[in-house]
Amino acid sequence: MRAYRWDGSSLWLLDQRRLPAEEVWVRCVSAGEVASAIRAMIVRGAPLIGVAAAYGVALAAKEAAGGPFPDGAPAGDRLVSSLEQAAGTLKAARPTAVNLAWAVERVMRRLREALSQEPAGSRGAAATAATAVAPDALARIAEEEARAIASEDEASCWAIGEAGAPLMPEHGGVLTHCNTGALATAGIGTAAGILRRAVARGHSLRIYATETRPYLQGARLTAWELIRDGLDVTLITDNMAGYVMQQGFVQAVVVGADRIAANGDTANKVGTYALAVLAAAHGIPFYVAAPYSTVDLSVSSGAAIPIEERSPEEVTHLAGMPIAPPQVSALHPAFDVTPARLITAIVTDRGVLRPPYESSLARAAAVPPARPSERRVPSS
Ligand SMILES: CSC[C@H]1O[C@H](OP(=O)(O)O)[C@H](O)[C@@H]1O
Repeated sequence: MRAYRWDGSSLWLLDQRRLPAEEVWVRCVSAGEVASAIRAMIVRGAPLIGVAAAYGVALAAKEAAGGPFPDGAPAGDRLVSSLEQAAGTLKAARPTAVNLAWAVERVMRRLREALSQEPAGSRGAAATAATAVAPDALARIAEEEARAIASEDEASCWAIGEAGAPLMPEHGGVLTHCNTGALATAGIGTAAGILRRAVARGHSLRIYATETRPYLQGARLTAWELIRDGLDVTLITDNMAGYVMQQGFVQAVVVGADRIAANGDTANKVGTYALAVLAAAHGIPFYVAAPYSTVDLSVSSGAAIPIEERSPEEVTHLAGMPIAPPQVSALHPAFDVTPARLITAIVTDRGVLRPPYESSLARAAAVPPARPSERRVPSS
């Protein structure tokens, strides 16, 4: 299954707000439309919003290459500024998942190289260089890089799945939060990829999916995509997590990540921190699964990770219907931070990393990423 499609001139996104009831595809033909789709969570999931934003840059390059410049400014100058502006709009769409900015900057680096451009400060040189670049060359470069990012993420999911599967119980319950599967990545998923590969390798798992209020990624997305693959999924409300652990139903917890700080503190969907505290209280291993592109060594600890605040209406309303009095105020941090001390291991495409994370994360930076040739046909 894929939640995105690139047809050479448009990015099609499966509208995840409509799942599981309807499979509706939304067409994006500009960077602005991709940014709006990311902000509205039509597309979501740290790795997948990075892929979408990368194609958003490709759309901006296509638009700039073919775009008339009505104000008569030199084409090169307008081209450079329109690309930088599109990149800024995409990066601003959501603040927490580092994959978004990482992917946009990776494509922009390729374009700046092509334009032999210094950062925006020396636009004059870039403008000159820009006029020397064939109009559609930039779009081709951007599209090639976006495709590479998607392909590497697919391979990364497979590598994470293979590395994490042995950590799962041979027979037992595993709890997961939010959605970390094919609807959040370009492959089989991160935490969900571990679940898929473990089951494919013969583990008998009962998966406890938390509904994940308020956006309900667990109920609407994880249950939907894993049941389609024949996995044994039990949906629980978020406040049942303590119960299933206390009853001994859960032998491991595995979740995704949106940004991992240099010391291993991890931002993930709100509610993850509570699950980590509960797992520690019950002596249950707590695993984080993420591609290395989710690691942000420039952030020393979780305290510095920006936490997205979303509309309170996503808390006070369900499917557009009010579930609270209009006068009530509501808090909606979309993520929280789990301290490294509560994380048993971080499963990445560069191996299973264990504490002390400062050194294991830094060492992994030198490990080459999973290569697309290493991926196999998903088991499902
Ligand atoms: C493959 S990990 C995806 C990660 O992103 C989700 O956040 P959102 O649904 O708001 O994009 C959640 O934190 C997942 O763990």
